[in-house]
Amino acid sequence: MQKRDPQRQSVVDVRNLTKAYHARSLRGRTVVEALRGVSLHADRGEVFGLLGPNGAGKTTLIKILLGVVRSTTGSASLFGQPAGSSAARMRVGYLPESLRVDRHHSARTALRYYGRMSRMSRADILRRSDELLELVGLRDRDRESVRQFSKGMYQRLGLAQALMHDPDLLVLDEPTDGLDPVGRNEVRMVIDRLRESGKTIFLNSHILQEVELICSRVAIMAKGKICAVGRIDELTQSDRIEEVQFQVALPMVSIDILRAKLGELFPAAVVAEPSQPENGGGEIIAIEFHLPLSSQSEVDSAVDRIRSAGLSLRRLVVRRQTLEETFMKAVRLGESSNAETPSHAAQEVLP
Ligand SMILES: Nc1ncnc2c1ncn2[C@@H]1O[C@H](COP(=O)(O)OP(=O)(O)OP(=O)(O)O)[C@@H](O)[C@H]1O
Repeated sequence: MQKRDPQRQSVVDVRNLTKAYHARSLRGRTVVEALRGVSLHADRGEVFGLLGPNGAGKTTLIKILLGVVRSTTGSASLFGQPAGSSAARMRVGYLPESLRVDRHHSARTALRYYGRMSRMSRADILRRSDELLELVGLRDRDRESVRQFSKGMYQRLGLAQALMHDPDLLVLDEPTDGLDPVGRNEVRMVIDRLRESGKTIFLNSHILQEVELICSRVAIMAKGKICAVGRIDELTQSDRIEEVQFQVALPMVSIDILRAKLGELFPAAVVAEPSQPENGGGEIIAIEFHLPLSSQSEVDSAVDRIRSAGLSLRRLVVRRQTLEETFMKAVRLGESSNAETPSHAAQEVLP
C-alpha cells in the first residue's frame, strides 16, 4: 500500500464521490449511476491522467471538479475548497474538448476576450497575452485570423485561454485529440513547461500513448469506479515480464538435435519458428522459442542455462506489459466485477 508524502500539497481531492443522473426515457424514469464511489487525489506539480472507455464517468467527474454538475454524495475539493465554490473556480483553467473561438478572432483578440470575461484589467490582459503567446509558440502569428490556424495552433491557443487568469490547476479534456504527431508534440511541450512551472494538470484522454508520455500518474475508470490508480510504472508493473523470446544456435548440428537439446533444457519451451540454416551451407542451425518467464531473475537463469549448454544466444526479446494491456485488463476486470476491488496500486492512503 502506498503512503502519501505528507509534504505534498493536495490540489484535487475526491472522496467517495457518487453521481446519479435521473433521466426520462420512453421506458419511464431511469437512473444512471455515472460515478459510484470515486476517490482520488492529484498533488501540486502533477500531470494526472484520467483514462477509461466511453461512459466510464470521466466527463462527469471533470464537470463536478469544475462545479458544472453537483455530486450526489461524497466530496470533491480543489486546493482544500469545495469544487464549484468561487474560491476553487478562481484557481482552475479549463480547456474543453472542442473549444470554439469565433472565426473573426486573432489569437490576440481571442485572449483579450477571455481576459475580459475573467474581469482582468487592460494592462494585465496585455501582459498576460504576451507571456502566453510566447509560451504556446504563437507570438509570431498573434494577429492572424484563427481561421488560418492548424488544429495544433488552435489547441495551443485553447491552452493559452485556459491560462489567462493564471490558474494553478488546468483541467484539459482530450487535449491532443485530432492532432497529428507534430501538433501533439507541440501541445505536450507546452504541458511540460507548465508542469515545470509548478502547475497541476488534470487531463482526460483516450490516447494511451499520449498519457504514457505526459502523465506522472493515471487513474483508470470503468463503469463509474476507479479500477486502478498510480504511476504508470506501478500500473504496468514495469518489472513484470509478459513474454520472452529467444533465438539460439548451434553450429554443425541438425535441427532435430537442437530441438532435442532444447526440450531437455526447457521442457516448457514453445518453438516459434522452424530452423533457418545460415551461412548458405547450413553450418549454423538457429531456432526460435518462447518461454513463460515472468521475472528478470528467471530470464537471467535461462540465459545461464543456454550458455552452459554450449548454445549460442542469438537474440533475446523481453516484452513487458504496456499501458494498453494494463488498461484493457483493468477495464475488463472493472466491468466484470463492477470494480469492487481496485488493483493494488489503487489503494493509496488518503490522509
Ligand atoms: N446529463 C446526463 N443525463 C443522464 N445520463 C448522463 C448524463 N451525462 C452523462 N450521463 C451518463 O453517465 C454515464 C457516464 O457518462 P460520462 O459522460 O461521464 O462518461 P465518459 O467517461 O466521459 O464518456 P465519454 O468518453 O464517452 O465522454 C454514461 O452512462 C452517460 O450516458
